[in-house]
Amino acid sequence: MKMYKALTIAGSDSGGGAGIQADLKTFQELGVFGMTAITAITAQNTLGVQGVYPVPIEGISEQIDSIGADLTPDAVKTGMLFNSEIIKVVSEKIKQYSWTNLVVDPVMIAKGGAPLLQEEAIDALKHFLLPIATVITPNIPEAEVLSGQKIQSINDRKKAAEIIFNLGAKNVMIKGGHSEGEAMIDLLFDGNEFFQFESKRIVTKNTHGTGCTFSAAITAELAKGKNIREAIAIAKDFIQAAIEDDLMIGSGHGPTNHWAYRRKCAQRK
Ligand SMILES: Nc1ncnc2c1ncn2[C@@H]1O[C@H](COP(=O)(O)OP(=O)(O)O)[C@@H](O)[C@H]1O
Ligand SMILES: Cc1ncc(COP(=O)(O)O)c(N)n1
Repeated sequence: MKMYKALTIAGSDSGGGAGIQADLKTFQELGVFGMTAITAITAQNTLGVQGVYPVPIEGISEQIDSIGADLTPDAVKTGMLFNSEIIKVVSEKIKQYSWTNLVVDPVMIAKGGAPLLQEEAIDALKHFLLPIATVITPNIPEAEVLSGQKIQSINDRKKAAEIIFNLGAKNVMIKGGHSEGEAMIDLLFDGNEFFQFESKRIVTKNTHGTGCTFSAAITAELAKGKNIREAIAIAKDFIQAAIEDDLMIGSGHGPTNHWAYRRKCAQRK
């Protein structure tokens, strides 16, 4: 049996809802073998982030080298990268191993407001990581930072997507979680056309790790050989199920339910 492999280079969330933990659960549910290079350890739960401990730079490059020496991934995603030094080493290593299918989730701020990327790192993100990204998946505030544009309407999102595309990412997916209205629209720009992925907005406070889960699902599907539009369509279906069928864990912003998609697929049969 051919086993596809995906690597996540991201931060650890002790609460299990976001970061590396969300990525691995998503890879597993989508039938892809998950591997990790941890960039930072966070002490975190559904109430917020209590501490951030970046992994020493040698420890990050060595984790990536261990994978590069033995286990070539079919797709790679980046999540929390915390500072410019980490961004530089991660992009150098991805280039060194010529890994393709790179999903960049430009994680900047946790739902509770804690910074997961230092401000000094924004330039490094634009300069080193965007040019090698197959797709970048900012939420609206992240797209505002990357494009320098205020985003209110879908047209504003389109303009921001064009600006971010011109920074070098092959595809730009601006997510709609931070917008308003009944429809939840995620917007993709591939350099030629815009595509909208639409679902019904679910009213819930349990959205911890939605961005991580969504980008991990895109990564898993790219690893299996899907094209970007197919991968996003499945990821959207996956995250919708995971938010809809929530778990009610913790007393703050609870995690999504990574098992829900499996159940949704079984019910469709
Ligand atoms: N309340 C919601 N109902 C349905 N889908 C949602 C909801 N909130 C977020 N999503 C979906 O979750 C994914 C992550 O979006 P978003 O919350 O914007 O990212 P982030 O976690 O990076 O802030 C997107 O596909 C978005 O459409
Ligand atoms: C370690 C880590 N990485 C990323 C996020 C962002 O989570 P979200 O997917 O809710 O934006 C997080 N809270 N913690």
